Amino acid sequence: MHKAAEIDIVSVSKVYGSTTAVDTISLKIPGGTYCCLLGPSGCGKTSTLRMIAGHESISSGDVRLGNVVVTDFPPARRGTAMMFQSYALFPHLDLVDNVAFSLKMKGIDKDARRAKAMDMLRLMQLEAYATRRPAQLSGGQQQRVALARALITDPEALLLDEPLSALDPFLKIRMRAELKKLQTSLGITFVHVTHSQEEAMALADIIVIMNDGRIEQAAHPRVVFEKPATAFVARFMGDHNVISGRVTKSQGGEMMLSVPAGADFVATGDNGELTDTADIAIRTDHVRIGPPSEKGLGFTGSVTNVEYRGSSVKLSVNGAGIEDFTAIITDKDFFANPVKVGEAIQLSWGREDAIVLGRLKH
Ligand SMILES: Nc1ncnc2c1ncn2[C@@H]1O[C@H](COP(=O)(O)OP(=O)(O)OP(=O)(O)O)[C@@H](O)[C@H]1O
Repeated sequence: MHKAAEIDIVSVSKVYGSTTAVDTISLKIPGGTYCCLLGPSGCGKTSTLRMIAGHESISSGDVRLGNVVVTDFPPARRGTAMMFQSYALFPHLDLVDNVAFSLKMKGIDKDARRAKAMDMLRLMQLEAYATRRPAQLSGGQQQRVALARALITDPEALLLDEPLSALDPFLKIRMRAELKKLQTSLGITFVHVTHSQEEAMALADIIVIMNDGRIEQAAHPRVVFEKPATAFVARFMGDHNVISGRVTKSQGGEMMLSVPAGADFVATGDNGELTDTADIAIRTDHVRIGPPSEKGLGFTGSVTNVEYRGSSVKLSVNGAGIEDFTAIITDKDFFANPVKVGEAIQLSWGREDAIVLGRLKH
């Protein structure tokens, strides 16, 4: 049975020359969690993963695994294993020797390491291919060999750097489900770096959204989607309208957001500290056509684009001070009352659907 290590990242930074790739991040990943590090290219995901693995030195701060500070440990002493994007399989070795490789490095005798390698190949349903070389396998099979090879040391945490990026879209979705199943059955901590919002949403217990070397939000996917902490998160996850404006409080204590040249919006939320300017997020699928209900919110604008998507229709609308506002309307609602480009329409949403977004302090 594998142990699952809690990973504790404490004020960790990574500096390469004049570039700060990771800027004082702190994060606790409970043992047995599937954690996805998500963010745009260059935001520091891979550097963070490599510092957990010990493949990259830590410029400042500490990494703890379980209760052990591993900051200065070499990779093999950390209880972690890493699966690389390219799989890094040895082309001239068969699958058994590929999988057994790290046990050979540890000086474990041939029979014992081959027996363990066969166990791992069985776990990955690859025992029938044991004598093949990597080039004689499909992409999905190669990925399973790389997983077997990473898991043979019984790691407490598996670190995966874009593990699905080499696969075609169909296989990607299948292997994604297999990764999740594997993590659940092993019960160990997985940390998985990805560019893909969809992949992170599908897999993670915790999504960590990074931007410019910092963590914008770390939470369950549903929390990230329903309560994005910052404008960056709302925009990056997509499916949200983000509106900037000036904040005031009404006499009743409600927060009002005035957009330039536009109407006042009322917003709810408790993210961060409010300054005199703020952003609010409104989910595109929570917007409907029609006037606001008594307690609802909305504006009048002009339709600039209509896009049919099968089960839904995407409308783009410009209003006073608001550009390119998106509403996703079900096909049924849309075709009951179709609208055309150029038409003036009212859009509305519930008061609870306007989320005030926080800002990271710099
Ligand atoms: N060895 C290095 N030397 C100098 N700068 C580096 C090095 N490795 C990474 N960087 C820089 O650090 C920043 C973060 O890189 P990192 O690879 O961690 O980002 P990432 O989020 O994983 O990006 P990607 O998704 O493109 O792999 C980038 O600006 C990158 O150019």
